[in-house]
This record gives sequence, C-alpha cells and structure tokens, in this order.
Amino acid sequence: MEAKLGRVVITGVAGRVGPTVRAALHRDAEHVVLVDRESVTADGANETALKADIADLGALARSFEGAEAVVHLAGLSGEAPFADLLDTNVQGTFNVLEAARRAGVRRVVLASSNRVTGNYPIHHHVFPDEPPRPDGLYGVSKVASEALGQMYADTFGLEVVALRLGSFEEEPTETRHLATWLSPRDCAGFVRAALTAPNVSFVAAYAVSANARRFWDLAGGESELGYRPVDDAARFAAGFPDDDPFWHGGPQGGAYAGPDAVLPYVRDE
Ligand SMILES: NC(=O)c1ccc[n+]([C@@H]2O[C@H](COP(=O)([O-])OP(=O)(O)OC[C@H]3O[C@@H](n4cnc5c(N)ncnc54)[C@H](O)[C@@H]3O)[C@@H](O)[C@H]2O)c1
Ligand SMILES: O=C(O)[C@H]1O[C@@H](O)[C@H](O)[C@@H](O)[C@@H]1O
Repeated sequence: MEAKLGRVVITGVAGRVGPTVRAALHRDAEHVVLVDRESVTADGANETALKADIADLGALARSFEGAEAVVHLAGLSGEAPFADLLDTNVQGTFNVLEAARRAGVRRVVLASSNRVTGNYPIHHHVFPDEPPRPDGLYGVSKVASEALGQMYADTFGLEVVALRLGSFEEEPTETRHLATWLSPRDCAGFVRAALTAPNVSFVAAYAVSANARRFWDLAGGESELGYRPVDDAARFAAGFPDDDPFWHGGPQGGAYAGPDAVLPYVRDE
C-alpha cells in the first residue's frame, strides 16, 4: 500500500507529459497545484490552477507554499537557440529549486532527458553515473539542470530526483522508439516512485519502459527508486523494419544528434 502524498505542485502541466502525471497524482496526492504559463482549469476540490512563468521566482515560491514536493516539467522540450534554453531550462530550473528551498519543499523531481547522454553510440549500454555526452544544446541545458539539482541536494539538503525521460508516446511511432519508448503507464510509475522513494539525496535515473532493445540501465533506478517498468516496445516491433539504418550504428539520439540538428540553432545566435 503506497503512502498518500500531501500537496504536490506540477510545473508545465499543460504540455504532453503533464496530463499523465496529473492523472497519477489525482489519485495519489491530497492536493495538486497545477502551474503553467498557459491557462489550465482545475478539476474538482483537490486541484488548484495557477498561471505562472518559471522566470518569476516570487510567483513560484508563492505557488509552492505548503507543498511537500514539486514535479518540474516546464521548459523547452527540444532543440532551440541556446539563449532560450539557458533562460527557460537552466535559469528556470534554478528558480524552481530556489523557490522550493525558500518554501520548505522537501523533494523536487526534475524532468531531465535521455538526451544528456544521446551522443553515446547505440551499442553502448549507459549507466546513469557515466559522464554526460549531450546530443545537442537542449541536452546541455538538461545536464546543467541536473547539476543544479545535485548542488541543491548537497548544499541545502533538498531531495532531488532527475528522471531522464525516454520518448514519451502513447505507442512507438518510429524505429528508435523500440529502444527509447516511455509508456504513459511507466511514466506515471517512475514519477510516483521518484516522489515516494525513501532515503533520497540526489538520484539520476533513466525513465524508460522495459524495452528489450533499450540503451539505458534500469538497475540503478530500480534499486534507488524501487520502480521496475512493465511495458516493452518489442510488442510493436513488427511495425518497423529490422534492417532500419538506425540499428547499423550512430548516436542514441538518432536524428536529434549531429551537426545538422544543432547548427540551425548555433547560427541563430
Ligand atoms: N516528451 C518527452 O518525450 C520528453 C522526454 C524527455 C524529457 N522531457 C522533458 O519533460 C518535460 C515535459 O515534456 P513535454 O513533452 O510535456 O513538454 P511540452 O513542450 O509538451 O510542455 C512543456 C510545458 O511547459 C510549459 N512552459 C514552457 N515554458 C514555460 C515557462 N517559462 N513558464 C511556465 N511554463 C512553461 C509549456 O506551456 C508547456 O505546457 C520537459 O522538461 C521536457 O524537456 C520530455
Ligand atoms: O529522446 C526523445 O525521443 C525525446 O527526448 C526528449 O527530451 C524530448 O523532449 C522529446 O521531444 C523527444 O522525443
């Protein structure tokens, strides 16, 4: 029987991942505070909706009052000009952690990304404590946000879990997803575990389904967070060609990695 959570804040709840986390917490938390810069409507007495930008530290600190945990999803979720990534993903994550510290929040779950290690080749099985090899500027911003989380844990005793999400999709839609898919059910399971696992200081763990072809180690996440994913993209393998060039080699980030993916944003600067 899992412990019921108290008041939990979700930032970036209006995006793709947000509704799955919201639905999980609707059941598991006493009260859920929905934060986004877009308008969100609260559903029932155990939700509060607050429109706020993560650039606004004061607004964040007010929205975190009385919360025991924050699930931080808000941010730019793909490659973008570096200045924008610094503002939203790095400064924004700093604001969330600092607002959490000021408001006395116990735990923060950061939505990091598999793309912090997206430049490891597909035949390399990556453990969460290996050096980062980000596949682009977005991945760099997530490395920095994980580092902020580690610093807030070490320096201020905030409990921080950085979940390196795989490819969150209802179902795999491309070959790479046979390795990287994160099903909604497993996403909810990882977030619930990240919120409730005991003895956490700082944990970085891959949040990926139990895909037979996955690139990332699950044992660390299982021992530190206590969640073993249940879905496997292999169920959908018949829909994708076995001889797809993706499996011949190259970076785990696939089309997200390499100069063609990054150069447009470098040139924007
Ligand atoms: N979807 C995936 O497969 C995936 C994989 C790895 C990591 N992630 C990470 O998980 C998080 C959620 O991903 P998603 O796919 O739902 O992203 P998304 O782009 O669909 O949603 C992001 C949300 O953040 C909000 N937001 C953006 N900037 C904001 C700001 N300055 N202030 C307040 N709100 C702001 C947006 O309004 C939006 O609702 C992101 O941090 C992303 O980097 C997602
Ligand atoms: O690796 C992936 O597939 C995913 O990585 C995440 O960080 C991105 O937010 C998402 O858009 C990608 O689809």
